[in-house]
Amino acid sequence: MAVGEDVYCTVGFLELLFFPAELIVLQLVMSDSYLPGAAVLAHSLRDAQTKKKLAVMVTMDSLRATTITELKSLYDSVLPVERISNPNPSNLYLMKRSDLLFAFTKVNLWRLTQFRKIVYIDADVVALRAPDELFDLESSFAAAPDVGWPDAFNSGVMALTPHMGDYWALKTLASTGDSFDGADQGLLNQYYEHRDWQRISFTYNCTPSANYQYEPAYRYHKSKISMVHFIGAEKPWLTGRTRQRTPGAYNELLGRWWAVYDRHFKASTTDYISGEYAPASTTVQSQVKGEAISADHGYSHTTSSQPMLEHAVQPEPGSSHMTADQPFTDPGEMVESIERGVIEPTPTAQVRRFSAPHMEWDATRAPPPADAKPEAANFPSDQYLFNEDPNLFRAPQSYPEPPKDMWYEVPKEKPAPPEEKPKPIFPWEEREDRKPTRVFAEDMPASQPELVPEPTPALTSLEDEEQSPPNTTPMTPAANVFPDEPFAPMDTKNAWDEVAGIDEYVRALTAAQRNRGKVQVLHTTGEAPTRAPGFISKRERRESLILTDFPTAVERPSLPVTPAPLARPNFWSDGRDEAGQLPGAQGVPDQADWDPAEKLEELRRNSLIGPGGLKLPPMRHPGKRDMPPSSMPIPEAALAYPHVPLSGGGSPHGLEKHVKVLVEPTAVVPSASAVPTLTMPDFGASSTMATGRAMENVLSPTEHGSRSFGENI
Ligand SMILES: O=c1ccn([C@@H]2O[C@H](COP(=O)(O)OP(=O)(O)O[C@H]3O[C@H](CO)[C@@H](O)[C@H](O)[C@H]3O)[C@@H](O)[C@H]2O)c(=O)[nH]1
Ligand SMILES: [Mn+2]
Repeated sequence: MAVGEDVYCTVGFLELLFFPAELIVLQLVMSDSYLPGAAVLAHSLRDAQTKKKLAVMVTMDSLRATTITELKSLYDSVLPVERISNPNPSNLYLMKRSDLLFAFTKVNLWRLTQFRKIVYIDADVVALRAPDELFDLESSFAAAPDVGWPDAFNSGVMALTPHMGDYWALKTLASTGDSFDGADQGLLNQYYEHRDWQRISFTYNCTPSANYQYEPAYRYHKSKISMVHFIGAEKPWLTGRTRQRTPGAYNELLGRWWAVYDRHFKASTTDYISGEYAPASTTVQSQVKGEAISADHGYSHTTSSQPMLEHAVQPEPGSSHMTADQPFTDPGEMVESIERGVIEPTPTAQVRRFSAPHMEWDATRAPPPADAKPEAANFPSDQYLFNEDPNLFRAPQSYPEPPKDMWYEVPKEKPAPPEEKPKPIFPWEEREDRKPTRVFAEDMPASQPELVPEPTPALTSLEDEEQSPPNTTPMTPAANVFPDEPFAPMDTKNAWDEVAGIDEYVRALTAAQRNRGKVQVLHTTGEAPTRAPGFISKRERRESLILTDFPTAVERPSLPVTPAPLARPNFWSDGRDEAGQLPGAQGVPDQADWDPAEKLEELRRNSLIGPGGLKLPPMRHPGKRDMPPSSMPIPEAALAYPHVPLSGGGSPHGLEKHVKVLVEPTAVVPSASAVPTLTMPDFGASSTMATGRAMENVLSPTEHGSRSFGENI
């Protein structure tokens, strides 16, 4: 084929067919299954005496060697091309044509610049006359309207001038998968939508349709039809010969395809019976439903229940024909058909049946004969052609505009929902002028002293305690007395701490117990690992006075209680009203009436260590106790604490409890769970606040924990 020729071209998908000539008709074949279509098209053009050359584009890697050989015998030129797939084939499913995944391969037409003009024709087209005049079109692109969407063209028949600019543009578009039908027709229509293209008559690409207007229009125009195109998944050779009883455009046009097929590929009955029919190849027939021919030229298809009826008469071009492929259920009907000449009578001669080729040698018994054919003798041979284009590639002057609607819209950020106020927990949080806040230990400013972790307490006897270093339990550091923030750490001082002689009293008490030999002292061992701000060294500390003996109910002395604190300004209500004041507990004296010295004296008198030695005073109900009037000045630290009566209806359990510890005659260490946790009912200060530092050390470790919590709220 010479450079600058025109060509009819066809593409058999997975078998592509082309036709080259002075100009060229091209077809595309990409699959073996389209071979019958490509073969019928080539013959139909030749039968119609086209002056043009015929070429077929093929995708070599998807075709059998026999298919290529067949195409070579049918076409002037076989042009291998690369397969182009659609990276985004979802739209193909809209057409239910997933088999068209490689339809973009058609784009290769535009790079065949060795041809002046190409008329491309699908492999499922049959020509009724040769449309050579299409090569004279001025326009660089021409196509006929599509029957489904007439504003669009059908890409089954196109007259085009190859151009590398268009090729690269289409290739780029194809690589994005931008096609409304997922295949070449969508892609090409989108490309030519805003370009000049020439619309040619529907008679060049007549697609049978069931549209209501089709039949009358078909009758009117049928003499002018150049080419018939069997669009859709059902191709004539795939459905086989079906009995066409109802006349109509579709069946008439289908008959035209079968007429060409039969003319070139179907053996006549006479040939068949005489055995003279010896086609060069049966490749085409093997791809036609119901037409496969066995190696010894006997029809081997099994679709017919009456294989002898299968050799139909050669139908006239254009007439619908009937073959033995369609079983007759009624014998009368069959005879009638024979009489009318619709079918031929069943041959009575014995037909040769298929027999497998005999073995040349028995591989189980002997080595291969020395003169045997080489094993690869029948292997298919693939031919690859070099690009014959003598021109160097020159980049096109301009590329098409990139698609405009290819951005990703970042979803707009939703406005953040308004911050929700924490639910009020404490009554004062419901008040408008006080904003609810939560403060956690880790949020505390750096200046706030940290608690040193409590070392593990260990049990020793009091004797041991004397040799061992004093209690290392860290003391809660003193903090500002009542800062504005109600949950700031609290000072642990209280009234008893300030009373001169309290230490002496407690020590005496301990000594009394020691004499009895039954008191265990719980103290902590080991150094605290770090010295936090406010840490008090062992020497600065009081000795450990943690006792774990508890007195029995009989031994328990009744003691005076710590007084209720003075009303503290700036806590509940900034001193402006009295609403926030808790009522004083029953039996708890007012701070104003509190005389620590006197109380200590009373304590001495009532408890075990008096001049008279150990005595156990009878129990007295705290509520019935007389509260002595206070004459002594109140220690400042005591005023710092809101007095909160201990739970239990105002009974002075705190102090009583500590005394219990001191007088318990048996050494019993309460388990952590058995030790009550004394928690203030208001903002968490523990009972130890009301019992003084000396007494504080008498608390169990659990109680210490509770205190720590209260301070750290
Ligand atoms: O497996 C395949 C599939 C397709 N083809 C070739 O590609 C052409 C197009 O496929 P076809 O089955 O004929 O498609 P149509 O049913 O005709 O569908 C329409 O839609 C297709 C996709 O847009 C267009 O290619 C057609 O021109 C258009 O008529 C065929 O004719 C063949 O030449 C193969 O060789 N092997
Ligand atoms: Mn087609």
